[in-house]
Amino acid sequence: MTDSPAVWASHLRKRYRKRVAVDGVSFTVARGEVLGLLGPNGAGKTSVIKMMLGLVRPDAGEVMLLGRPNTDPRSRERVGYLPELFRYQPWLTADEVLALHVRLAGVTVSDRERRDGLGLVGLADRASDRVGGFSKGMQQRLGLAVALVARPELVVLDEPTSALDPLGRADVRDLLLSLKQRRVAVLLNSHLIGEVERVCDRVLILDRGRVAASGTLAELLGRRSLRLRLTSVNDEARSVLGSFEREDDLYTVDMPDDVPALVADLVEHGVRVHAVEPARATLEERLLDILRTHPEEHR
Ligand SMILES: Nc1ncnc2c1ncn2[C@@H]1O[C@H](COP(=O)(O)OP(=O)(O)OP(=O)(O)O)[C@@H](O)[C@H]1O
Repeated sequence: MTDSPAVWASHLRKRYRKRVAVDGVSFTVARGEVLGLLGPNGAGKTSVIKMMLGLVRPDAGEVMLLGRPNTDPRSRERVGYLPELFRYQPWLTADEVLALHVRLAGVTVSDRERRDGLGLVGLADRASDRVGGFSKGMQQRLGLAVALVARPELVVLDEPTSALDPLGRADVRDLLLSLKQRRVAVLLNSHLIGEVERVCDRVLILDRGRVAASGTLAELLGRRSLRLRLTSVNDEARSVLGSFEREDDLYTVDMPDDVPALVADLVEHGVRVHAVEPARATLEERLLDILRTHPEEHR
């Protein structure tokens, strides 16, 4: 069963009254893979997550979690979940909240592991404080500890950093990378595109309930290119550059195998090289492009 993908979701569909929220969404998350879920408000991301976890019944479609149908309660034993909207019992301490979730998960987790779990999210010194007095960001950190405490093989995080400060966000990025190293699969729903770009292996973009695009970052962002600021460019130098796009003294070429060799060649031909930098569309540019310009083409 450890060979089966962490998530296999096929043709999920959900309608709320007349509104189709999710319309034929299929995807997989491999073991040890971080999949980013992106899309505008109301695209259906949370609905997909809830159907996946059996919290909302789909009108159509199937989901396998860690090799078992998600209708089998055992499929969820090794799944950690941080919901988008969460509220813990304000009268419990952080450690009591963790202990409660360990009990609900039916696993054995030592006191030491629970303490380490709180340490991992920066709450080591707040273990015996009541959650009612926690800030939003601290509650979100606790939510992450809850999602991770039962040693899950799949972690589903719905907007895990919306309330976190920049340092907290960086911590979560490190946390995600360490999960990946331990072959834990992660599904990350986040509006923070930079965050998705930094940690995700693959991205699934939803728009109006459908998959607008999906793939690895390399597939979505295309080839890398090189931007050079050049003056005194003669015909010979132009043939050294090969095919290029030009805007004033800014030349863009496909990324060559050997950048120093290209620069040396240009200099040899009398070109003055003022700046050289790699360039590639950011995920944000690509996302906006997909959602704005060609909404139908990618379906
Ligand atoms: N319980 C519900 N009852 C009625 N409509 C719902 C319900 N849950 C979601 N919807 C509708 O389904 C659509 C998708 O909502 P969903 O919450 O899945 O989007 P989302 O991509 O997660 O959005 P956001 O980025 O704003 O969190 C929306 O039009 C929403 O109004």
